[in-house]
Amino acid sequence: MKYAVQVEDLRKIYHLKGETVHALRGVSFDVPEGDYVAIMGTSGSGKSTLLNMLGCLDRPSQGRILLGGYDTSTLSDDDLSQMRASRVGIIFQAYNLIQQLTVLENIEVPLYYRGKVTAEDRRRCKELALMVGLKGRLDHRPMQLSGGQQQRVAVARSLINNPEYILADEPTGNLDSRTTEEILALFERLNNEGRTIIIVTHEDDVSEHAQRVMRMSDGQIASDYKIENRRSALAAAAS
Ligand SMILES: Nc1ncnc2c1ncn2[C@@H]1O[C@H](COP(=O)(O)OP(=O)(O)OP(=O)(O)O)[C@@H](O)[C@H]1O
Repeated sequence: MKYAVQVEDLRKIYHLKGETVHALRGVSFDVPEGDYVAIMGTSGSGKSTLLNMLGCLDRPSQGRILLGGYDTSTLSDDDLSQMRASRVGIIFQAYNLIQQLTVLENIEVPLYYRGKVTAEDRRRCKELALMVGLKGRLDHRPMQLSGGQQQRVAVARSLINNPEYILADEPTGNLDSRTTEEILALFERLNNEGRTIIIVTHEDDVSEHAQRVMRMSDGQIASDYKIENRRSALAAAAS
């Protein structure tokens, strides 16, 4: 089996004003290519900390993360940034678009880390924009778009480098229920096409679209199950 992500005994300790916080206390799991994982858990359980590590935005105190088989723990800061730009597609709750840039230019941004943007890159940006349903909006700026449309731009941007996996941090947290459904349908389509998706969410409705739910508690993984198993367990409990 090929893995998009392998996490081995991940630990993160924060030192704050003489206090030591064990935010991750030995987290291990694998994400096979094509999986769709929802990470849930109470506030303070370590979800954002884990997300930052998976997105190569921060380093663990101990343990390691392999992306597509590459060990990220041995990389320099520059190489880690390069890894983030080329192998991870990140989507945030707040979209994080650049207001001065058009839809197409925002989708292009991750390519700047790689150097020159080619005509073929531009063609792909347009193709992705159309794929996520932004026809007729390519030259608009973020403030001229609805929240759902802005999140579509962020989804297209996350795909431009053909990443190992898509990491989404509460991607529907700012959206109404109809737009949430639209964005989740987009994720489902990407997953059906073979993309690996890891999504952090507080919402049961959102996690139910995933194939697998991992619950975090106090810096550890408290449970990790496939959705089908949970559905049959609930059905058995109800009968
Ligand atoms: N930079 C930091 N410095 C010190 N402590 C931190 C830092 N970041 C997080 N923590 C602590 O680490 C623990 C885990 O925090 P984290 O933000 O990962 O939780 P979370 O599950 O994402 O919570 P939420 O759902 O509220 O976003 C908490 O006790 C938090 O106070």
